[in-house]
Amino acid sequence: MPGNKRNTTKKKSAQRTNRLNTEFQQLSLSNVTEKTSEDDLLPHSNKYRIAYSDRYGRYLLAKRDLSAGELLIVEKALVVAPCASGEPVCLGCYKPVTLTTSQYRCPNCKWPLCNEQCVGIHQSYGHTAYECELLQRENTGQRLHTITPADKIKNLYELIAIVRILLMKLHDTDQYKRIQLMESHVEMRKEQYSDLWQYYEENIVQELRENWHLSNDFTAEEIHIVCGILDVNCFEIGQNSAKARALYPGAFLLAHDCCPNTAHTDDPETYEISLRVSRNIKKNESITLSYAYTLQGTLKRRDFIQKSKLFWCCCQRCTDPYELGTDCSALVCSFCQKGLLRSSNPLAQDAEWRCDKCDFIMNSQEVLKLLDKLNNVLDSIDVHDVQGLENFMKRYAALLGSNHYLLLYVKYTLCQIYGRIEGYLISDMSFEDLKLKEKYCREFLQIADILQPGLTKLRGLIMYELHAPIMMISQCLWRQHLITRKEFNKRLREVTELLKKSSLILRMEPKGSNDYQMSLAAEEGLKQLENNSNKETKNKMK
Ligand SMILES: C[S@@+](CC[C@H](N)C(=O)[O-])C[C@H]1O[C@@H](n2cnc3c(N)ncnc32)[C@H](O)[C@@H]1O
Repeated sequence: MPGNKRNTTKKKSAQRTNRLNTEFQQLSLSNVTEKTSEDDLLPHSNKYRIAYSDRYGRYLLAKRDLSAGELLIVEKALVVAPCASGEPVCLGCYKPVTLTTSQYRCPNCKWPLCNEQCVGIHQSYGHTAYECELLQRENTGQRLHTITPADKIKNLYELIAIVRILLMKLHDTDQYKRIQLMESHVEMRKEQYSDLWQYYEENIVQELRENWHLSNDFTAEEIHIVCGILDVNCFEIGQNSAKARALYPGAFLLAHDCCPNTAHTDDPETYEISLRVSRNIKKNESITLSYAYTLQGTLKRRDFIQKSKLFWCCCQRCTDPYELGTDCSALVCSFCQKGLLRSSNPLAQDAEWRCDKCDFIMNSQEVLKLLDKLNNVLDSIDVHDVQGLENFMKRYAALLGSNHYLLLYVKYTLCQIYGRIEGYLISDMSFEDLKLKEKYCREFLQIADILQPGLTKLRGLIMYELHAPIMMISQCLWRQHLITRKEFNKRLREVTELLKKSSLILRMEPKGSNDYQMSLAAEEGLKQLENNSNKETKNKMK
């Protein structure tokens, strides 16, 4: 694949950024002082310790070498609540609901719930009696069903997490105190982010203190702090169509990196988080996770991190215009149509983008405009619309580098639906379509190997997807005597390897999740392969 072949200049660039990054890490490590008692936040561990640097604040450092797959943290949530995106969900279990009259609603507060048997009713991680009483008192359930603009509905859902934490101040002070140990960046928000501050002041603080009559219980500052804590520390969680956000007592301490060394998953029933080492970590290396979607380009990723977590990421990937060799932000030069455009300085959001073959330059605003436009086009395509997704690939290949993150997203989506939806079931797929699924899976896996290396769910899922077309294609070629026995066996060995790795990775996902189910399917596939091979040996011996 052209985009993945790194020429010497790119290699030099990667080496340069590697060196810079090591120097940066040494610098920040030399600043380390112990500030917080570990016992306040996390139980004692022989795997990590809490360190402090001026740059990261508190963060976790490896106490010893850690191996991929090691479990680091398993803990219960301090609070679980609907996401700030405002999509209507059940207040008990976070599965999608509608705001139509046929939707089941809580008989008291009238907020939609999935049904009267929802497991989250009267649970600390769901719809509690205290919350129900407050929502009922303020008649918010009725309002939710009568207000029209989508942003007002969003505001009401956004308030739930904030209200749940504030109610802890009155009913669960220990839990409230633990949450108060988290960073809110409240001063920075007030002084340097006036738009953000104003948004919360009008939509949350005034709403709760004036319209919800909570001014005697909570000061404006207390509410702003809770808003900040949620923005900075919450995890987006949810399995099997549920979507929620949650705060965890220790996991929030991990520093961010756009190519992290841990992976995490949440239990669909208990919302417990499990954080594992995804690739080997050296003693004294910082333990990191990604606060942003890793399959996004640097310009957008850094912008997201800065707006939500209030810092500019300067990790190795952000520093490198080639994004660790993936080149997943590069655009095709619209002038010479031969070269690729990349940021001349990825750590400066407004740096120009330059072509590597001609003098063409694009300013970063134009790049952002183009990315937003294409993103909107992509958003308008249904994720099951094979034709629509394929057309997007064809249409925008002239603008986007072959590994561009928007194309990667399309490839990933296609890999998942080829073989699964009507008209594209694996047994009905044409040889060409099977080849295409194999190609996209391989291309995607090459990038995932760099951006989410090691034991990560993304790799596990795509390896599972990849095994099927290789198997089908090999059988077809073998039946038609187009490949030798040796070649067929080689391909079977690859299929076996893929299934083994995929099952190893996905077995770490919580039981009851779709991903765990896939690990079982991978194991089943392995058994079948073994049975077939045993049968063949027996036949040969006859
Ligand atoms: C979820 S908190 C992590 C814990 C936090 N350091 C503390 O002391 O509470 C996220 C905050 O940590 C800091 N941080 C985390 N990763 C960072 C990074 N890679 N570069 C700079 N600051 C980082 C930022 O202040 C960010 O808003």
